[in-house]
Amino acid sequence: MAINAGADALGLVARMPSGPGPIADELIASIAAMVPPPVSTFLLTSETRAADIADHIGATNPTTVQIVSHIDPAESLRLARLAPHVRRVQVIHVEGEDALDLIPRYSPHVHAFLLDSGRPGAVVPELGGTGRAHDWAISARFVQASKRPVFLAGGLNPSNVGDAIRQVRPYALDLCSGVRSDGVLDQEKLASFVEAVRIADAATSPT
Ligand SMILES: O=C(O)c1ccccc1N[C@@H]1O[C@H](COP(=O)(O)O)[C@@H](O)[C@H]1O
Repeated sequence: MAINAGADALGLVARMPSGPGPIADELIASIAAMVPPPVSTFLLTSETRAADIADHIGATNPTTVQIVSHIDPAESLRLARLAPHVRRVQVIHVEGEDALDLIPRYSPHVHAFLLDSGRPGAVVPELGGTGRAHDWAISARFVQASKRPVFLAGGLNPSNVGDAIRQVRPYALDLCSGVRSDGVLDQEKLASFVEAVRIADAATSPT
């Protein structure tokens, strides 16, 4: 459904401490194997050590790994050496201006950033899929400061995505809760979201 609606990538959520979307690694591997080549497959991993992330990649074979924890940048460097064939996207949970300090720590080792609204330090860590937006003013500053492409995520839905694009000007968008009903992907919400993105894109793209 997401590919038919025009998605460029599918997020495949592996085991997580919380959130609505985890599926088994075996299912992730079989989806990654059948997705047509123009569409990217993003493995969302909560692993934090390079060796464990590389094993997770090996078990599932995605085109891209989305690292949803703020891992030690030394592990980020190690992963770049262990898995140079896979695109690496580092998630930054925007809880305040400190998020900007993380740009130079990860930039040398990753292909892109993804800004989300988790609370990694919560008693039960939230690493995404929260349905909450964060402070887009900080995200806009992050986009301006980063030499790497920046995805925006966190509470995006058909009603707010136009404002998000206008304020933040991200490279791309990622979402989960905002296009689901009763936990399942909702075709109407998906179509409304894609249409809202198309309108905002047309209004903000240089002519
Ligand atoms: O969807 C999940 O269950 C999930 C769990 C843990 C980490 C990430 C998860 N999903 C990703 O979270 C963001 C934003 O989600 P939402 O739109 O705020 O619900 C998105 O990148 C999902 O792929």
